[in-house]
Amino acid sequence: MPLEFEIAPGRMIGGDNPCFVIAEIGQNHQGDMKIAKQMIQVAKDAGADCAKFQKSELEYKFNKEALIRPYNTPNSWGATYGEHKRYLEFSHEQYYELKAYADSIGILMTASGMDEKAVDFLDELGVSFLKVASMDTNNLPYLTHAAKKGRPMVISSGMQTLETMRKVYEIVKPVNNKFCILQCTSCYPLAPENVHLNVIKTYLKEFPDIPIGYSGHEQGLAITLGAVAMGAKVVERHITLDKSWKGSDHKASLDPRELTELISNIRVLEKAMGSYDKDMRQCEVYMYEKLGKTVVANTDIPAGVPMTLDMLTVKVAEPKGYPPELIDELIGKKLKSGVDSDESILKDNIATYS
Ligand SMILES: CC(=O)N[C@H](C=O)[C@@H](O)[C@H](O)[C@H](O)COP(=O)(O)O
Ligand SMILES: C=C(OP(=O)(O)O)C(=O)O
Repeated sequence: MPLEFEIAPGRMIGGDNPCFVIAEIGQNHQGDMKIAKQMIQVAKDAGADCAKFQKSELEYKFNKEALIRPYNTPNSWGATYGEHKRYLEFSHEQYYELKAYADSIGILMTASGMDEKAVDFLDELGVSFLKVASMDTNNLPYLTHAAKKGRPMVISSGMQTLETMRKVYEIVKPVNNKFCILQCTSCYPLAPENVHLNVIKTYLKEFPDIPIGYSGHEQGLAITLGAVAMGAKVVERHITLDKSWKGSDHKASLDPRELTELISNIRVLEKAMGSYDKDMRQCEVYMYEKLGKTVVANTDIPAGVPMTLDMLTVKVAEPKGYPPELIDELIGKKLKSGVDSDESILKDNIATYS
């Protein structure tokens, strides 16, 4: 199976393709369409590949008791959790408007469909790929339902175990092979010791034929850049217009300047990843010529005398001569013509040098 696939028309992910960056607006729009559009623009301006929302059909995502439970926190937009979520939920018409806006400015837009009805709606809306949010990753009927839409899938893995992720892979793979898995820890904000970037290595080993990515809820840029250096091919971060705003996710979000910086640093990092082979690079030749060291005589060495290590030393020398990493091979060999102390040992002056 190929390690790459087309997540949106003309945009491949995985393999050597650039890391796909999802700017997660989530519910940081405060229920306000104007802010939501501004945030799509921020994602576009920063160079993100996609702006993302969270779509729920509340009666399908929550049971009645969950909707009427009191939600009395500084981040709540209603007395019950249902009222709070309803306040933050955009209607279908508003989603069409947001999608048209994203299309008009030239950025992909999608959402995590947080229940099967929401997935049906996103499919109708024509998003290019479906995001599976962490709390649906172990929702096996949902996974099959979403996979059957035939759209590429980005599946997050907060709150899950490796055993569950193996199951997810086995369920999705035969139905829809265009999917990737993101390492994620569902804490807001996420402390560094809870990130576990090494899970990316575990996933790369466990699931070698799909792209692996990272969905981060930490503060700052370093950890996400580390994830990219470890092989994350999709990265998702929350964004906000103001970290001090009311809402559960603002503090774990990037502001527009940070998002721009993250993406430009990802692009630098990608250039820097380079080859798996270690070799002297063309750009190092100048330095090698100037300061690369050479074997030189530590004493006068007459022709025909077998050399010992104490007759040799290593210096920056003119002319450049025998490479120091092969100094052991000179032991016991003879020179064709004698050299004075401090002179370079040249390869073609070694009697038995082949
Ligand atoms: C696990 C999950 O859904 N996580 C989402 C994505 O990261 C979050 O944005 C939540 O929707 C948000 O933290 C919920 O906050 P409240 O409960 O205040 O609406
Ligand atoms: C909860 C979400 O993301 P994650 O699981 O990656 O944190 C989401 O996409 O709505």
